[in-house]
Amino acid sequence: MSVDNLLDRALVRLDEAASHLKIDPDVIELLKYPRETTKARLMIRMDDGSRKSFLAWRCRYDDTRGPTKGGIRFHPDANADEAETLAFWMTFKCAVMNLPYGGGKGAVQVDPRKLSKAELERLSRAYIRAFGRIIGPNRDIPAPDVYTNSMIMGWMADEYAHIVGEAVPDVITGKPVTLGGSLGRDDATARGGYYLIRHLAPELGLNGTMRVAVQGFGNAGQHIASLLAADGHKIVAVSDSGGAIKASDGLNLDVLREAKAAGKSVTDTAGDFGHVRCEDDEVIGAPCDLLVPAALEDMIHEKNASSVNARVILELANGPITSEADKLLAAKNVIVLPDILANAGGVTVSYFEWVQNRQGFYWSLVEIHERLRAIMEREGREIWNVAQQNKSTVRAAAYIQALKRLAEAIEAHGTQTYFAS
Ligand SMILES: NC(=O)c1ccc[n+]([C@@H]2O[C@H](COP(=O)([O-])OP(=O)(O)OC[C@H]3O[C@@H](n4cnc5c(N)ncnc54)[C@H](O)[C@@H]3O)[C@@H](O)[C@H]2O)c1
Repeated sequence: MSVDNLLDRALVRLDEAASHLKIDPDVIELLKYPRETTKARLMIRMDDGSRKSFLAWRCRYDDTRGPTKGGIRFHPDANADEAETLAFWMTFKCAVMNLPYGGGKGAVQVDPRKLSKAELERLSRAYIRAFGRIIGPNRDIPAPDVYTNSMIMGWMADEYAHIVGEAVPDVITGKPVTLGGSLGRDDATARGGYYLIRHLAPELGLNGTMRVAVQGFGNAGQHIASLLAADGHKIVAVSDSGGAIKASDGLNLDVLREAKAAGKSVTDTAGDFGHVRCEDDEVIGAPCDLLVPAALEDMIHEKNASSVNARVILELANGPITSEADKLLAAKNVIVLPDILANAGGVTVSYFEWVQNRQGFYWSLVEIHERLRAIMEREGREIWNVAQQNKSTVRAAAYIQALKRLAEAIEAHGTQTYFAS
């Protein structure tokens, strides 16, 4: 087994969870491999008249609990292994939240910042032409992920409608509100994590004003910083792909948001409001109560994990901590609220969007927030209790809880234990 393979490393968590449960070997055999991964080459015409092709994938990992669900990532380093791993995590995330979905994921190997708006639209529509037969409102439902947004989802839903000859808003979530998107989707991922932290604060020992460091200042990172700052907590360090910035008395979020809206890096604010440029890893090692990784995978690893100074880590990014780093953090008694729970607010509000599209009746923002809060608190509390009962990390507890639900669904179809008896 190659250790360089992201999916193999993710599967270690499955084996760990299985060791706490008595489940049929069929369950593990089914969950070890994605159901299907389709690869395509998207051909589009560039603005200068030339043709260019981009590699793209859609993975449906497991659909035992319902249609597969997962975002589409546009990134220059995207690859099949990453898409399959993200789809595996989605399978467990949907089970953690008890949503009636399996897990899927899509990706295009592209740097979208190098495309014009018209080229980006052509690429998004080409993705749906290539994968239109795989996705569907009862089969596989995409959503946004890194470097994709609501406008791209709107183009994709429109292309799908052209292919099937009718509007099918529930084929894709994260659409603009005016095209059937849900209120509250924009900050749903961060808001879910925020409700979780607020609910478990006494157990986590997070009392009073917190000092918070945020790695990645995109959708998830900016929203969590805003939600926590609104409650009086101090954001002391943030980073993006351009570098990192810190201020021990708290960063000025308005200035940071303005810089990002103008297409700049957070580092462009250095020199203003006490903002000081620092090394990327200083965000990981910032003296703080709460560290929020909200960028990409494997950002906290063997080499920087021991520098973590936070009491709690809220994983808004998918897979930001390697399993080696997990062990080092556990030894330091750092509590990690794992991605498949901490960032599940996004898929939960995506689920609300799908439900609203199907029923043709839309909820208010207050209703969305209330439903999200209730689910995050219920599932968060349950996983916290599983961790206490098993004397395990919260991550192990989340995997145990999800695997239990997946196993029940797989066993309901009959397994070796049933057929051989
Ligand atoms: N947006 C959602 O609804 C959602 C839901 C679940 C999980 N996530 C996960 O959250 C993470 C971030 O997603 P997003 O939607 O906020 O993406 P985004 O594209 O809006 O933001 C990503 C941010 O990470 C920064 N970044 C990239 N490389 C970096 C590096 N080396 N160091 C520091 N910062 C770096 C980018 O500059 C950007 O600010 C991803 O792991 C994604 O899978 C997002």
